[in-house]
Amino acid sequence: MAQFQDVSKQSGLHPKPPGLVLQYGTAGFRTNAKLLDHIMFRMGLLATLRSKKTKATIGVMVTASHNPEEDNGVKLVDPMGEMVTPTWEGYATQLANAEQEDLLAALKDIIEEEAINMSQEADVFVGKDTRSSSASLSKAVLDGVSALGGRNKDYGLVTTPQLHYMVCCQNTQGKYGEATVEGYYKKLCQAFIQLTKNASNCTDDQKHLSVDGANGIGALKVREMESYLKKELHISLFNDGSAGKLNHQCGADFVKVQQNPPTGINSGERCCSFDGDADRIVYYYTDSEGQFHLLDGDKVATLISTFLKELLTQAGIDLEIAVVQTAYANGSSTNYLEDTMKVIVRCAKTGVKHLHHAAQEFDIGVYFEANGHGTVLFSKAAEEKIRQLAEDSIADDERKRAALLLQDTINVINQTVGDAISDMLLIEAILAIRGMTIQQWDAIYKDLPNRQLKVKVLVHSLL
Ligand SMILES: CC(=O)N[C@H]1[C@@H](OP(=O)(O)O)O[C@H](CO)[C@@H](O)[C@@H]1O
Repeated sequence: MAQFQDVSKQSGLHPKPPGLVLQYGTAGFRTNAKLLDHIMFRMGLLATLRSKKTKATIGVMVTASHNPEEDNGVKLVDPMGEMVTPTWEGYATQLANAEQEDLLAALKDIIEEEAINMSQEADVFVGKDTRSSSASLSKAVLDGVSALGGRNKDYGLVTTPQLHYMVCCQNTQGKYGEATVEGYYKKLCQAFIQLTKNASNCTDDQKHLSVDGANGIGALKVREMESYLKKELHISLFNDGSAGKLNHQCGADFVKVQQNPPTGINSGERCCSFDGDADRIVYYYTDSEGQFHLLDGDKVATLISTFLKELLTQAGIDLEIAVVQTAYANGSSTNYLEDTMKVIVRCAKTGVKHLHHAAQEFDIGVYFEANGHGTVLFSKAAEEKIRQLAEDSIADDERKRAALLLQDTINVINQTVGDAISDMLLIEAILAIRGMTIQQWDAIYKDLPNRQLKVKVLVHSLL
């Protein structure tokens, strides 16, 4: 077949180093960028097959997230913007490790196994982070897509969550939003402005946030977004990529692991750090005695779930809300959520896909890993209930106001995957609405030395 001739020809331009074996890990392939050209080409092929199989647009993001600049990697995005399914992760590993002469056979195995109709059209969205290797590696993905006759849309430099968002918008025919970066900024920022409109006790000082962009794509995108915020949030951007190296002495992983502010940040009142592809966020501040305080994913989940629970009560809407954590969560956050907030808490395996699926089982699922990956999922039924009340002309003012705030919360959140930018906007809105300082947020519960962690990890590893 002509299609396979193209694959044979093109794959010769992206040869696999003989004997090299790589695994599709927690969030895709990841290693030194020099070893990834053939992987990218092959993931272009696989995404095209996945698109034919699902009859939907698939995403391919070239990034190694919080890893050093020299590394790179690839994440595959399924039709609703979620991570690709485990079966297809297996195919990704098979295809990645087939020796050059076995590539066509490996491809045909997948086609046969999944009964893929090769005459079906295919569409693949491609994005990349700011690494110097990302340009040629994303070109290799595009070569893979065209070798199997797929169409592509190259979004160029975008954050990982932005690419997930585009895929979801495309596959919901625009119902989730417009599949452009402008559409993304407009949707999120309009919801943020709506949310904070009535935050009367918010002073100008409280509107100020220092953002560490990890010298990566998140920094570029925050800059792009600023004009859409209409000065409702004043951002001082540090580590914007103009001087420092990606993820070096900065970014969410550095801050979390070192328990220190990143280089370059003037650790003002309220700071946050993104990681290299902007799908994680952590907050922090330094107190008057020079003591550093980290507010990680556990604290974020508590802030958001408390806010949502109160709004549900005010709105008089009966919806089940749960928080999904991993075994790395601080035990005191779990205790606070269960005992004080009376919120359901579930523990999932590390990796966004596991938390995401666990969160989908509830009307409202708030999921966060301690390292700062997370978002909120609303079921269709929950969204509908909230929408109905927000439009109900006989509801009293307080109930209606709560429903409207819930509706804006739905719009400010990127429900496809953890998103540093959208999480930041939601957190900033909650703090503004409550007139809450970062110190007050930090004091919601007190972190205890994480004595429960070892037990939880042990139990978890036995499951
Ligand atoms: C999308 C995804 O699954 N990301 C994973 C992955 O993070 P990255 O920021 O994508 O490198 O590795 C983390 C550590 O294992 C894990 O906590 C997280 O869930």
